[in-house]
Amino acid sequence: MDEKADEELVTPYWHLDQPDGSRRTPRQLLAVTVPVLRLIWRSGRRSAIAILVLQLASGAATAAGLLTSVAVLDDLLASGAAPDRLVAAAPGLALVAGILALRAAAEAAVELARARLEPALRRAAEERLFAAALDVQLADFDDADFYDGLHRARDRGLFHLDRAVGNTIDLLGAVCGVTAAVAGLAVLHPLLVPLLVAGMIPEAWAVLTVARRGYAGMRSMVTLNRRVQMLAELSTEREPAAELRACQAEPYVLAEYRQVADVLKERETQVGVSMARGRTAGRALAGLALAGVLAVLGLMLHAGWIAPAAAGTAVIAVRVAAAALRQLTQAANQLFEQSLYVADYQDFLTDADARKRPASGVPVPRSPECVTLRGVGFAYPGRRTPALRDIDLTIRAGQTIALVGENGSGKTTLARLLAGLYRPTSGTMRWDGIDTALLDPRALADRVVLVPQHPVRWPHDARTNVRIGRHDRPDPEDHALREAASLAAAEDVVAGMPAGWHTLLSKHFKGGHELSAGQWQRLAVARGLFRDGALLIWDEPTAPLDAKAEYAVYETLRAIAGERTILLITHRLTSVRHADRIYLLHQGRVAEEGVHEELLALRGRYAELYALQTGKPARR
Ligand SMILES: Nc1ncnc2c1ncn2[C@@H]1O[C@H](COP(=O)(O)OP(=O)(O)OP(=O)(O)O)[C@@H](O)[C@H]1O
Repeated sequence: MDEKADEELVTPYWHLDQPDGSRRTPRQLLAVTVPVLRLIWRSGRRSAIAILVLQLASGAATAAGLLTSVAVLDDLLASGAAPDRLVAAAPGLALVAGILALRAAAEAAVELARARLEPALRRAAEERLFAAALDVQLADFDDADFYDGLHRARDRGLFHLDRAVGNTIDLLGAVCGVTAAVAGLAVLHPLLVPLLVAGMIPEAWAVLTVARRGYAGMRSMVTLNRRVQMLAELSTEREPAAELRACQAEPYVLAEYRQVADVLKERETQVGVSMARGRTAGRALAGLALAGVLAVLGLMLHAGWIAPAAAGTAVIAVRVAAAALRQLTQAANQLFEQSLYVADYQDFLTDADARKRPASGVPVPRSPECVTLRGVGFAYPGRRTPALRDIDLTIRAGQTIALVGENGSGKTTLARLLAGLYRPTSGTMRWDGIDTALLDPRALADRVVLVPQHPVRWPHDARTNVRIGRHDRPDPEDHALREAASLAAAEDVVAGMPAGWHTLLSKHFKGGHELSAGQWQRLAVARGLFRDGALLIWDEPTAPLDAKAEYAVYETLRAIAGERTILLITHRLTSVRHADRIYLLHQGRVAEEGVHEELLALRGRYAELYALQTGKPARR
C-alpha cells in the first residue's frame, strides 16, 4: 500500500465513529415510548383499542383458566374410584377448555387488528419523516451531523419503528400473561409472587446491557456503513457504470470496499460476541432463578404450607409465567434496542423542526424593483473559509446581470443566496428595501426561477419533467407547456420519444427511456420557462447544449429580457457582452464589475479570460 493510502486510513473518514457519550436510561426509554404510543394512537386508534381490550381479555382468560384448574385438580386428587373422580372433574375440565378456546380466539383477533395497525403506522411514520425532511432549509443538508441523523432516522429509525409496534403488542400480551400468572400465584400463596419477581431481575439486567452494547456498536459504525452504501451504489448503479469501466476503476473501488468492510467486519464481530455473551449470561441467570422458584415451591409443599392441588396449579402457573416472561424479555429486549433507534427517529423530527423554514413573514413584492446585497458573506456549515465575502451587488427590475469567474469562485453559492435557498451568514440581502430574512420564504421562492447547473432528472414522464417547475399552474390543453418546450428547443426532443410527452424518463423502471445530457438540459430549460417568475436565475443553462439549441436558448433569454429580471451564470463570456452589468467573482469576492466594455478597458481578469476565449491576446 502506498503512503497516500496509508494517510487515508488514518483520516477520521475511515475510522469508527466516537461514541457520543450519552447513555440511554430506562427513563429516556419511556420518553421515547410515549411518542411511539402517540403515533400508534394517531394512526390506528381503533385497532390499538381492539388490541388492548383483546390482550386484557386473553390475560383474564389465563388467570381464570389457572384458578379453575385448582378445582379440577382437587376433584382429580380426591379419594374415591378414578371414573368417579373423572366424572366429578368433567364440568371443570369443560370450563377450562372453553376458557382456553376463548383465549385462542382473542389471540387470533389480536393478529387481525395487528395486520391493520402496522401498515397504517408505517405510512404515518414515513410521511412525518418525509414531510420533516422536505421542510428543512437547504443549508442543513450540508451539515454532516444533520445529514447523518436524517439517514439514521430514514434507514434504521423507520425500519425499527415498524418492528417496535409488533414488539409493543407482544410486550403487552406478555405483560398480561405474566400478570395473570402472578395474580393466580398470589391467590394460591402470596409468598410465590416476590419469588417470581426476584427471578425476573437478572434477565431484565441482561436485556438492558445487551441493548446498550448493540446500540453503541451501531452508532460507531454509522459513517463506515454509509461509505459501504456509497461504494455499493458505485458498483451497482447504472449512472457511474460507464465511466467506472472506462477509467478501469473497478479494482480501486473493490480495494476501497475491502478496506472499509474489514474494519466493519471486525467491529460487528466484537459487538455480536459481546451481545451474545450478555444474552447467555442472562439466560443462565434466568434458568437458575426459575429452578430456585420451583425448589422453594417444593419446600412449601413439604412443609404443608400449600395444598397438593394448589401446588400443582402453582407449577402450571410458574411455567405459564416463565413462558410469558420469556416472551416479555424477548419483546422488551428487542423493544429496548429498537427504542434507541426510534429515539434517532424522534431526535431527527425534533432537530428538523428546529431547522424548519419559517412558515410566514412579511409579504413579498410580486416583482421586486430592486434586489440589493450589502456586505454579504456566506460560509457552508462546517467550513471555516467562507464561500462568499463582502458582496455588494444591485439588481434592478428588467436588468440582465451576469456572474462570471473561475471554478469555485462562488457563483452558484451566490445564485442560491439570491434564490433564497441559503441565508447570508453576514451582511444583508434586501428586496425593495426589506431584509429578505423577514420575508415569507415560500412567497420569496414563488417569485424566483432557478435553473441549476445540474438539474434533477425527474424519474417521471416528460410532461411532469416540465410541469414540475410549477406543478399547480393551471394550463388548459398544455398551451404553456408546449410554448416553454418550443422556446427551450425541447419540442423535437419530445417528438422523438416513443410515447411523446407521456414517455417515462427513467431506466430504473420497465419501459423507461433515457435522454442525452443535452436533451435533459433542454427539458430543464423548458421547466424554468414553464415556471415563470419575476427573477430568473440561470446557472450555466447551455453548457451541454449543441450550438443550435444554445442559440435558441439565448434568443429566448434576449426575448424575455426586459420583462423579467435575469441573472445569468456562464463561463462563455461572449454570451454576456450585452448584459446590463457583469460581476466577476474571484475567491468569493467581487473582483471586477461593470459593463463589457468597461471590464475590457480594466484589462484585468475579465479581459484576460475574454481574450483567451476569443483568441485575441489580452494586454495587461
Ligand atoms: N455544499 C457545499 N458544502 C461546502 N462547500 C461547498 C459546497 N458547495 C460549494 N462549496 C464550496 O464553495 C466554494 C464556491 O463554490 P461554488 O459552487 O459557488 O463555485 P462556482 O463559482 O459556482 O464554481 P463552478 O464554476 O465550478 O460552478 C467552493 O470553494 C466550493 O468548494
